[in-house]
Amino acid sequence: VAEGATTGYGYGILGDYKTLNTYYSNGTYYLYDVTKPMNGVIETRTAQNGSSLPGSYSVDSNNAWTAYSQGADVDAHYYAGVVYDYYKNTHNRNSFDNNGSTIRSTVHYGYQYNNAFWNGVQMVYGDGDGSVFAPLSGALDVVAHEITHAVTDYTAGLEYRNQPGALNESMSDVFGYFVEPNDYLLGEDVYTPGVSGDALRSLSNPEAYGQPAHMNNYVYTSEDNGGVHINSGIPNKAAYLTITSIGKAKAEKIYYRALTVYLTSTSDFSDARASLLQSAADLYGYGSSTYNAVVNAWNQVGVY
Ligand SMILES: Cc1cc(C(=O)NCC(F)(F)F)no1
Ligand SMILES: [Ca+2]
Ligand SMILES: [Zn+2]
Repeated sequence: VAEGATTGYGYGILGDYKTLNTYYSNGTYYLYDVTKPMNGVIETRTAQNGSSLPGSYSVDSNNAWTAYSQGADVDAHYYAGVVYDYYKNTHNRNSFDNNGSTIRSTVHYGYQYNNAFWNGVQMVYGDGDGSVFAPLSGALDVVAHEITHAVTDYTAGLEYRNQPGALNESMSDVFGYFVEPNDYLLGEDVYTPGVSGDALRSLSNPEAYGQPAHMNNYVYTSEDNGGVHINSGIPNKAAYLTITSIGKAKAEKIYYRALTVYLTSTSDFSDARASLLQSAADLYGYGSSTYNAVVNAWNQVGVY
């Protein structure tokens, strides 16, 4: 009859076994994780292929979340926990607002919806059409990308258009790497399930997916809020060059400090260079090898 925190298990969309922090109440198990510090809650819901949010809690009768249709729910819930832990353990940030706000995800949004987004309040994931995308919560870097949009909104507040918007997108891709550092690709686990080796974007080789990697090739367009998903290739390349020269541990400290201390809603690429240099100076010293590596990275992408 007890009510409270339980541990379940299930399979993600790729058939991978994972344990889950769930909640039991009155004969039903919920994807509701109460294990995080300072009452930070993680909850996962389903839109049941409709488009009304937040939808109803994902529930199960026996805490074994093993149905194919539950894979997206399992992954959204588990990966949100991984991203929570990353920000808390690496940057001592308690949820996206640093105040323990509930991380709410809704899966099975829309019909064969090939995207995922942060709507200002929560994460939303489509199931994909099975050709372009598998269910999008099945990629840890995608989940980290979306939750980082929330972090950005509560910190720098980068406007979602033109250069600030491309920086906003880049921060989400870069922290997607920091959370899932096994490759420089984004979305590879859910992008084109029938094709191996490809991805939505690449930090190391933005051009491979039609993105510029140098300011000379900045795309001036009115599409996609001024090409925010295209022009992110330029700061993404600078991040890749920085990471490969100073290492992940230093890079993530510099990026987190720039995002939370120096960047503002209208920061452009040049402001990003300055913010990262200031952060490198603060943490590792003006003129240090770390500082100079950041100078070189942004020089190589033509941003001064
Ligand atoms: C073009 C285009 C790219 C994206 C994108 O990045 N979506 C977030 C992700 F998590 F699904 F990747 N949306 O429109
Ligand atoms: Ca990846
Ligand atoms: Zn994004």
